[in-house]
Amino acid sequence: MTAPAAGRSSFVLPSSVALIAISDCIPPGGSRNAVNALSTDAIRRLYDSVRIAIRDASTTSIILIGRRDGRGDFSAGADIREFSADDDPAASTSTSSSRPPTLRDLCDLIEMSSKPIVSALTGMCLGGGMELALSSHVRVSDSTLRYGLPEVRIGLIPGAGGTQRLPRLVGVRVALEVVLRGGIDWSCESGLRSGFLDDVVVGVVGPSSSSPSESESILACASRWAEKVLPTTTDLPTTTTTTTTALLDARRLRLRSVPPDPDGMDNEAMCDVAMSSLPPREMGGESAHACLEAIRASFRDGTSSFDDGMIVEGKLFVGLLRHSLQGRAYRHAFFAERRSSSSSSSSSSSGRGGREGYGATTTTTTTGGDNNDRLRAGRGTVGVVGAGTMGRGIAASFLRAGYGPVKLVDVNPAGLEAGSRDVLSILGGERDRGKFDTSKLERMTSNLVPCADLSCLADCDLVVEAAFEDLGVKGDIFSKLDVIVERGDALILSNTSTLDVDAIASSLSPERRKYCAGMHFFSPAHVMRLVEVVRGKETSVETLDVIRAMTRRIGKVPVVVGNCDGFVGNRMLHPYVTEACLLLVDYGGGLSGLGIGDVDAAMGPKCFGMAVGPFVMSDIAGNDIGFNIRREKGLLRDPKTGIVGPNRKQIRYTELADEMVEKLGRLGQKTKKGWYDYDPKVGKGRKPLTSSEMQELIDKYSSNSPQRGTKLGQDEIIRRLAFPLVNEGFKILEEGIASDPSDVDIIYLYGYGWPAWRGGPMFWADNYIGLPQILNGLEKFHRMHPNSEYFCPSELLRKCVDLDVGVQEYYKKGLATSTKSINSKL
Ligand SMILES: C/C=C/C(=O)SCCNC(=O)CCNC(=O)[C@H](O)C(C)(C)COP(=O)(O)OP(=O)(O)OC[C@H]1O[C@@H](n2cnc3c(N)ncnc32)[C@H](O)[C@@H]1OP(=O)(O)O
Repeated sequence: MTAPAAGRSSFVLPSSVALIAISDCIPPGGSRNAVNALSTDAIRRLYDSVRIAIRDASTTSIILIGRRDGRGDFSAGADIREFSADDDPAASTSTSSSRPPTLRDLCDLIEMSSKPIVSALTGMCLGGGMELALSSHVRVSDSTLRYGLPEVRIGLIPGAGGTQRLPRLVGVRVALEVVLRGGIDWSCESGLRSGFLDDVVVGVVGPSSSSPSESESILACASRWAEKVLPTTTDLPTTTTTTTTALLDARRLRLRSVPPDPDGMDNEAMCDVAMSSLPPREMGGESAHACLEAIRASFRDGTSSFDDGMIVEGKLFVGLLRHSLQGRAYRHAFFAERRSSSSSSSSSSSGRGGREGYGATTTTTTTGGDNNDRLRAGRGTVGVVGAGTMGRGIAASFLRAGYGPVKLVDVNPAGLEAGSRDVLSILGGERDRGKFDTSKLERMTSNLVPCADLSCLADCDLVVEAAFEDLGVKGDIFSKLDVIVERGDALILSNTSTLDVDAIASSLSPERRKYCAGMHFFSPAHVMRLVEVVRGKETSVETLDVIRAMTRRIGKVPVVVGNCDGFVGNRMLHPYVTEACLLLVDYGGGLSGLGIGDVDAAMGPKCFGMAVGPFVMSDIAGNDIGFNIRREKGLLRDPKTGIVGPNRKQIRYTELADEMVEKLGRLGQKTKKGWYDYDPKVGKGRKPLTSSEMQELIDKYSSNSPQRGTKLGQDEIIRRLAFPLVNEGFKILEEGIASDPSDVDIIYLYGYGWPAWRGGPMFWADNYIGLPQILNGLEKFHRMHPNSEYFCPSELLRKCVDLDVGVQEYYKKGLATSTKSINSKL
């Protein structure tokens, strides 16, 4: 088999070398083709191609490559879509001849091939893709390579020999890091250092290159290595089957034993150290613990054979695939994220911005072309109005993605100066942490343009307003932008977290409103990955698509939501924090009563698994935010007249949090006191400390409660807080504010610290608790507290229970008929 010339040079592959491109084996259709995801069908085709090449008498060696032209991805691993509960495509130990070959079979075929097989690695080489490479006799790459074993992140372990071959090749220390971290950021430099790679072309020169300045195509390099492993008969006239086998045996990792650590640490002790930093099994750590167990099996007692280790790996893989709910949750999150980001029209593209990441696009040519195309491609002049905390993070996010110039506007000179300084310090810190190099930082720095006046935004392609959260202020800014911004098709977006996007858009002239939407970032905006894209009633589909694409470009996850009070995330949070406060009033007080710390402990990282409990979260965000929202909603008591707000009647309410803010000035971490006290000398001023003042306040408010002084179990606290949050999620779906339960999950996973292994609130309700239990719980709470509307079960929840389907399934089956869907026009 002869391959045509390929790669970046005019190199011609010798006719005795068989070139097998993984992309040729991928069945047509679907965007996952671009990453060469290995479905059962693809594995079968690849297996057949390798077997034919091995049997072909005219072939002396084989090169395995991602694409024939030497570009693109090698492979992102097994096709995750096939990992339903009943499949075990990688780890099957059955020897039935009727079953299709598995990834393990393919790896065995490659490793035991009688002809040398060289993997030529470019782009992504992940999971099963990396396991194919580990089975090959030689691995070469170019500088585009990103390799890794990310299975732990989707609740699995490498199941095609990765946990057995990698430690044999690079030692336990490196193997633990690659497998347990599951990073996909390992580059060719680290590959050469660790011994994973034999050679690297272009830019980085491997140990074998004859001339350090020479750069060759990946194919030429692979071909050179193919000849080197097994010298031809002309080079070595006495070559026999025995010497051939011996030469290949030296490169078959199954025949090696795991090497001792170069720093002299005992391999077992190294695993013990690694284990101490894993999350507990029951708190999202099932797959990490299984990874560790499999790696231990590669060397245990120094006597383990490769086959023994493979049995351990296989059992662990299948066990996780079949029984781990955490794993299903992780995989649900993987696909939910991609679903929420995907474009609604086939003509547009999300640009795979997640991959391109920091500073990917630097061209700033703005002549001609459509504004939307330019913004999608990561180019264009961006205006950010307001140099406060949010504006700074937003400006940094656009700069680091290559947009520019980015004009940061603030009418307050001191605020503008501090804001600009902060943006540069955010980016400088990222450069220091190795996220990009100094030349990129310099380009970003020169692209930041501080402005004292809105008039500088005339030539903007996009403006994101991040001013004070007040409809009057925003309306004023938007009507000025309407006059100032010259492009009629410029996007004009608001970072509002609570206000009515349609009311804001009404300050623009009618023909501009289709270019207006909400772009709700989460604080700190340069860190948090979630963006709620709020669709106003006049926002066009095209505008939503461009915002989605831009959001991915800046490395974030967009979720399109409808326009309502609090949108999705904050609306669901309202019952959660309200109930947390009411629990203190009902059950707190006295020495033994429920305390602030008890509620946070139940919801926090060591129990339910939220990043922080509700009271710490509120102290971080600022308790004045909730206070102002309650004021807007007409819930506060008038301090002068003592008359309670008009909307308070008929609802279960406590003034505990109002008094804490208004009378005690406990605004949270920023005032060093909130639900907790904060001491600048303890934990950098961020460690929550019990407050006697708050204890007194709870004593006062709980004095009339019949349950005063009672402790509540952690499970009960979780039910009381999380069930109404889920219920609100159902109401949001019912109203068409979110178009799919997985969108709600993504918002909570990326914006509110919901534990990934619980898959988001809707996945949790469906799979961890069960909808009948959620309904029963809500009905019970509603009977106890008829004035708490958020306990009243949603109609959609009742419908799912009646039909005996989960909410995810209800949507998958197309049973959702909401006519109000935000996506009804998409
Ligand atoms: C025994 C062996 C076990 C295994 O091998 S388990 C699998 C191990 N591999 C992984 O976990 C890798 C998962 N994939 C990723 O992390 C990312 O993706 C990439 C880094 C490869 C690419 O990221 P980006 O450039 O941002 O693109 P994108 O939107 O994430 O992916 C493009 C399309 O490719 C699909 N896809 C990616 N990897 C897989 C896969 N392994 N199986 C099935 N589909 C995959 C996505 O879903 C999406 O598709 P859509 O455009 O339709 O949403």
